[in-house]
Amino acid sequence: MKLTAVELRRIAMPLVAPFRTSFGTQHTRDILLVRVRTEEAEGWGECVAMASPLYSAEYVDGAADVLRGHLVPALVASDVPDAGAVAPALSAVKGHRMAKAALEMAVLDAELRAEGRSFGRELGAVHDRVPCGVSVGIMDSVPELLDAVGAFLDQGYVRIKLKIEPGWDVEPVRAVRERFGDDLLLQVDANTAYRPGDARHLARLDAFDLLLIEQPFDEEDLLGHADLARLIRTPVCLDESIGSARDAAAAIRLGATQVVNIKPGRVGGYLEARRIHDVCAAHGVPVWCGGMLETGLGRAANVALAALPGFTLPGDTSASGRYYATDVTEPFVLDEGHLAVPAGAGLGVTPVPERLEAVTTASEWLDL
Ligand SMILES: O=C(O)CCC(=O)N[C@@H](C(=O)O)c1ccccc1
Repeated sequence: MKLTAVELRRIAMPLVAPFRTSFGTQHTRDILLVRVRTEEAEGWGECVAMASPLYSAEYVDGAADVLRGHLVPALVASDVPDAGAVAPALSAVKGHRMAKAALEMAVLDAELRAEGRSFGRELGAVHDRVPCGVSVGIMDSVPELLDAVGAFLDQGYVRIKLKIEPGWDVEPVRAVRERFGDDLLLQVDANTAYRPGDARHLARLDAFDLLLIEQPFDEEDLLGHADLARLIRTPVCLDESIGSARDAAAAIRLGATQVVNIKPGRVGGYLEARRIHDVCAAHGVPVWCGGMLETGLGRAANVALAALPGFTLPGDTSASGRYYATDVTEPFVLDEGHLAVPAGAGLGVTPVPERLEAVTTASEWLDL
C-alpha cells in the first residue's frame, strides 16, 4: 500500500452547549483530522486528543507535531501492505496512542474503501444498529440537570451517564434516580477526580443501583481501583487506565475493573480496540464504546465498533446533534434510541466538502 499524500487538517467545532467534566469545560472542540491518499483510495482518521493535556497526556498540537515529524515519516518508510501493519511500523515511537490511532484509522478507511468493505464488517460487527447512551456534564444546579436528563430521555437515549466530581455526586445521582425511576440505566463518570480516601463516600452511590462507576481514581492507580471494587457493590469501570489489551488483561487480573470503556483513540486505534474487546470477552467482562465528542467520522467508526458482540452495554455513541449543530458528515440521527451502523465501504461516511471547509482552521499536506 503506497501512501501518495497525507493531510493534517484542523477544524474548530462549536458545541451546542458547554460540556463540563471534572477536568474542565469544553465550548469548542479543536479537532485534528488526518486524510491519507493511496493509489486506490482516500481515507480519513480523527484524532481524539483534546486541545490541552487534561484528559490524557496527549493534546492536539502535540499529536499534529508527532504525526508530522515522526509517525508519518515512519509509516512512509515502512511501506506497509495494509492497516494491520501500521501499529508495528509506528511502534518505535513511544506513546502518542491518539496520534497513532488517527493515522491507522485513515489507512484502514482507505484500504477498506478500496476493497469495498465496511468498518463494521472488518471489525466483526454482529448488529446493524446499536443502542445509544448519552453523557451528561456537570451542571450548575440539580434542577438544570433534571431538565437536561429529561430532554435526553425524551430524545430516546437508553442510558444516562452523569459526570461527577467531589461536591457533585450523591445528591445529583439521587435526584436523577428519584425523578426518573429505578428502571433507568444510569452510570457515573469521575474522570479520576477522587482519591482512595474517598472510597467510603463513593460507597454511598451503591444505594442507587448504578450500572457502573467509571474511573474514580488516577489512571495509574490499578490497586486503588481493585481495593475500591472490594468495598463497593457498584461495578468499577476503567477508561483512562486502559491503554491497550495488555492493560485490560492486567486490570481484570488485579480485580481493578469489572467493566471496560473502550475508546479506540485512547488505545491506539480500532484494531487494538478489537483486541481489548476480545480479551474482555474471554474474561466475561462487558465492554461499551466511549466517546470523545467525535465528528461523524469518528462517530461512524465508533458505532461500527459498538456493534461487536461483547459491547453489551450502551455506549457514549450519541447522535451528532448532541454536540454539534452541523456535523462535518451527514448527521447521525437517533432512531428509537439507536444509531444505524454505516454499511458503506470504509467508514461509510465522508466529509461534506462545504461543511468541512466552513470549520477548517488549518490544512497542511505533508512532504512524503
Ligand atoms: O459522548 C461523547 O462523545 C463524550 C462522552 C464523554 O463523556 N467523554 C468524556 C469521558 O471522559 O469519557 C470526555 C469528554 C471530553 C474529553 C475527554 C473525555
